[in-house]
Amino acid sequence: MAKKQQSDQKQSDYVVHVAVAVIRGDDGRILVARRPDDKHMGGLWEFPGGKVEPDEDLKEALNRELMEELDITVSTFQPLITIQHQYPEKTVLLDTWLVSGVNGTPKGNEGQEVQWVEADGLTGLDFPPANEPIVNAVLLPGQYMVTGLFSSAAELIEKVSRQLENGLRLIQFRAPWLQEKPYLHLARELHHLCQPFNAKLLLKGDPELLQETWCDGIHLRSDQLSIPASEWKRYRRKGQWLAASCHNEEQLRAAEVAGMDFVTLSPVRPTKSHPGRLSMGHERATELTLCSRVPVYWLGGLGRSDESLAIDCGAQGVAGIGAFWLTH
Ligand SMILES: Nc1nc2c([nH]c(=O)n2[C@H]2C[C@H](O)[C@@H](COP(=O)(O)OP(=O)(O)OP(=O)(O)O)O2)c(=O)[nH]1
Ligand SMILES: [Mg+2]
Repeated sequence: MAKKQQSDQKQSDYVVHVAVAVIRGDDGRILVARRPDDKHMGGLWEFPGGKVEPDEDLKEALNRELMEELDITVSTFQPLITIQHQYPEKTVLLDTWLVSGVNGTPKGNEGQEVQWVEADGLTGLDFPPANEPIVNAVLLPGQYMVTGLFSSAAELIEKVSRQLENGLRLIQFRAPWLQEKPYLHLARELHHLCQPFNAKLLLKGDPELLQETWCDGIHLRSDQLSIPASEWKRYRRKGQWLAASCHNEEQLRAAEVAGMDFVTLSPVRPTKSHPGRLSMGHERATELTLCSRVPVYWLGGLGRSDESLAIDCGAQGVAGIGAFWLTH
């Protein structure tokens, strides 16, 4: 008995390294396959991939798996997110890459159903439990703007409009100097601006704001992560984003426990807005990001041009106030 318990323990401690491909076709749709019934998580949808063999690098593993399972190869690779997930029977490390440049026409070599879906359609499919952050990472853009100082509603609207035209699709409306009523009034105007661009506007404040029917989501301060998720999750409607600000490992874990969809991690570099505050630097930010089970935006002293650096280090992209707010 003791021996069996020990070997069960060993099995769940052992981490299976899995190469996973979010395959984007030329038309922007994503390829998903149904896992064969007799496999772990059988019958559920998956992003194709499989176990990495010893001495294989990730790209080799992905192309071998994609050839075996679907008769295709891919030529462009971008890291998306790395998720370690403990199932009762095993622990997997889903090393997930956004890939494109598909050679060949995908077909289910193992008899599995395959289909191309719009990114928005991914939320309606049944995936294994480990996949939720992968779907969020596919849906989230590479840049997240936090609004900065403004001296009039006209200035706020002009700046947000300009950034929407520049391609921004995720915005946090931050104005801690305003009372709730004028804040919500302006937020509604911004939400109106965002809609034609299909951009999302996150509010800063109490979780009760999720009850506003037009609210796309909320961004919490790190000290709000201690509010038990059960107290406010009941307000949440499908499609609303939950995000939080994190500055260290403990807060990242708290954000996962609280069920956040994504976080910002700061300050990665020194910033003008917080002079003298110690920044964590790229190396520490990379370490923390790779251990996070939710998508992470790097924040603090970074600009739009740092997006690919952040992505290469495992992040979802960059968030910023100054770099987005002040540029034209
Ligand atoms: N490929 C893939 N595996 C996933 C996803 N989500 C998820 O939890 N997993 C789990 C299920 C499996 O336990 C493991 C991947 O194993 P696999 O069955 O794809 O491995 P493989 O292709 O090498 O297959 P095999 O040789 O073991 O038959 O990761 C996903 O989206 N894609
Ligand atoms: Mg597989």
